[in-house]
Amino acid sequence: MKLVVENVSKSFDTKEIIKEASFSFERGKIYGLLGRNGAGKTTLFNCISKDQSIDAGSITIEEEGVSRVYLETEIGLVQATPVVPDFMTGYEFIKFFIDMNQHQMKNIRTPDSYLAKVGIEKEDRHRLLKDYSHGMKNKVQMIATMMIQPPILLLDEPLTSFDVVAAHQMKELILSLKEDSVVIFSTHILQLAQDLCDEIVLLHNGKLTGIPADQIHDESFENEVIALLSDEKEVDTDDH
Ligand SMILES: Nc1ncnc2c1ncn2[C@@H]1O[C@H](COP(=O)(O)OP(=O)(O)OP(=O)(O)O)[C@@H](O)[C@H]1O
Repeated sequence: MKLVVENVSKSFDTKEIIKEASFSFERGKIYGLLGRNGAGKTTLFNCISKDQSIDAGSITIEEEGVSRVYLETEIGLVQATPVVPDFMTGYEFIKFFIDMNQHQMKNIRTPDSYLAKVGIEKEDRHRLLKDYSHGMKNKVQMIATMMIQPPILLLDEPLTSFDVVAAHQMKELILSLKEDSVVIFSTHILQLAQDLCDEIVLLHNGKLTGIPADQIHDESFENEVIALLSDEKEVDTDDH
């Protein structure tokens, strides 16, 4: 199974953010999406999740050579800023999420078991989400998305708010899901991308470009990425 982005363009007003970008993301691999601030990573995720429409091109799932449109429920998007209902407790939210999505879940477990998996302590599980820390809200959002095991999992800057132990647990969780899913996460942390990814994809000047897997662990990798993402047009011309 592949997620195929083909000649996708997306503008806001007159500003073209994504310009005829194409890339095929395969199941069983974790992709790290790197790009400069404002490059369009979140926009691309919103287009894949159908939260935003695309102006041109297509995004499809390809199975055994046959392309098809997909449902929004096939995409799990974990946003960089957690979006959880303030008026529910962590326990109530996870229970609600299970009730809503049980038809597409395998091996359903108890809310306590899911919350324990991301390190939400027993004494916190029945507190309102509005009183959770940013990292705790992120954990709840992450497990709510992951427990459905969507075939396409999009993680927008995950792990940045997690403590070292939680980040380690989340990495393990992401790795455990890759066999059955296409996993794409955006990050500015090169080390994280190198640790976790099978492939790195750059979003630069509106285009998607893959960096071959065998180059990710080269000593020169960081300098290569910096060079690729640096815009030579930005050379200071004040002297003229
Ligand atoms: N709803 C919107 N309306 C207008 N412009 C938008 C909208 N959403 C995003 N943009 C613009 O699109 C560009 C890409 O934004 P986006 O958030 O996708 O970048 P990003 O690569 O995720 O950035 P960062 O790494 O800083 O989080 C930016 O110039 C942003 O201002």
